[in-house]
Amino acid sequence: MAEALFFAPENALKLELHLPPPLPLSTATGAGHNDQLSGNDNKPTGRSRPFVTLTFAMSLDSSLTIAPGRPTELSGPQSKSMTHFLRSRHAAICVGVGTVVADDPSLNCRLASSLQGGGHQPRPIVIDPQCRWAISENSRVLQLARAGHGLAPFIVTAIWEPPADRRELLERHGGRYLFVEPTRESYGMPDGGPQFRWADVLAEVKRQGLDSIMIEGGGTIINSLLSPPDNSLIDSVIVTIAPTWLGQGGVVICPPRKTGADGSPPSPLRLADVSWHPLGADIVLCGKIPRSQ
Ligand SMILES: NC(=O)C1=CN([C@@H]2O[C@H](COP(=O)(O)OP(=O)(O)OC[C@H]3O[C@@H](n4cnc5c(N)ncnc54)[C@H](O)[C@@H]3O)[C@@H](O)[C@H]2O)C=CC1
Ligand SMILES: Nc1nc(O)c(N)c(N[C@@H]2O[C@H](COP(=O)(O)O)[C@@H](O)[C@H]2O)n1
Repeated sequence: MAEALFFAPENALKLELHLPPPLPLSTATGAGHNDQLSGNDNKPTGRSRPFVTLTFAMSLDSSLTIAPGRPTELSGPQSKSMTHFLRSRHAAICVGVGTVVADDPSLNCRLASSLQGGGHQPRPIVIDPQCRWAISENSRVLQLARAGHGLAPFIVTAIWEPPADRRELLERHGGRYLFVEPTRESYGMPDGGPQFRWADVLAEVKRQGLDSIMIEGGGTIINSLLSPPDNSLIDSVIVTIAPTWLGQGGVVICPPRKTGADGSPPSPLRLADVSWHPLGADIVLCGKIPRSQ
């Protein structure tokens, strides 16, 4: 039996100022359907990229997971439901190839209303420049797509001709590969592979008709998006902080520093419009990246 989650409408309302405008089909909680009532002022602006929410769960020592390839439950039941509420409010959900290879995630919305067919499912977007993900019939996202409980992924790649069998499999489930040109002035992916500018990835997502995206991880994705100048593309940051230390050796959020030409330290990146929301044993931090940074 599929997991069915519930997120309290009063908690949903607290997040509204940090969310993209409600999706036409969103029926997750009933909250947020009326912009005037909800106070959601994040109107679509006709720009060439979607509304971008950076969201993840981390420990007190900034780890996403205890070790690479070892999925770690950080969110408690209420903050997990919050993540699924966010999934109900975004057109797309993005992770890197490291995450799909490590976790074989579902990337669907498991709020009760979505599973009953009345709600929204986000489109998974997987950043996989070198077609590392050997997606198969057994990949969880495709099993869920076949069951009508999720959508097949769009895979963003720098390979002009991805493997034909994987492409056929994806397309049969409603997914596809999206080609994005990598940058030539690479400022260094940890795996030495090609690097995308986030502006290019987001422009392609928008071309696919997707007006909002929540970027969940993992560590390389988040650190890359938080690096200047790409961090100016983030509209909203929603971080679950769990009351635990995972210790050294985890997958850590710590974006690279860009020092000035004279070696001077950069001014720290600090969130604005900050609010904190206790959810069970966790706390959820919401904020925005000031446009000048
Ligand atoms: N606690 C949480 O909220 C979350 C935890 N995770 C955890 O994170 C771990 C995976 O993290 P990572 O190993 O860092 O993998 P990742 O999921 O960040 O994927 C890394 C890969 O994505 C690609 N990539 C990232 N940025 C790119 C860019 N700008 N241009 C081109 N390609 C780019 C590269 O191929 C890179 O090797 C998993 O263990 C997973 O469980 C993942 C998501 C959320
Ligand atoms: N919000 C959040 N809290 C945690 O405790 C987590 N471990 C994660 N992990 C992310 O969620 C993906 C799993 O999603 P499904 O439940 O399989 O849909 C995992 O791959 C990470 O991206 N997130």
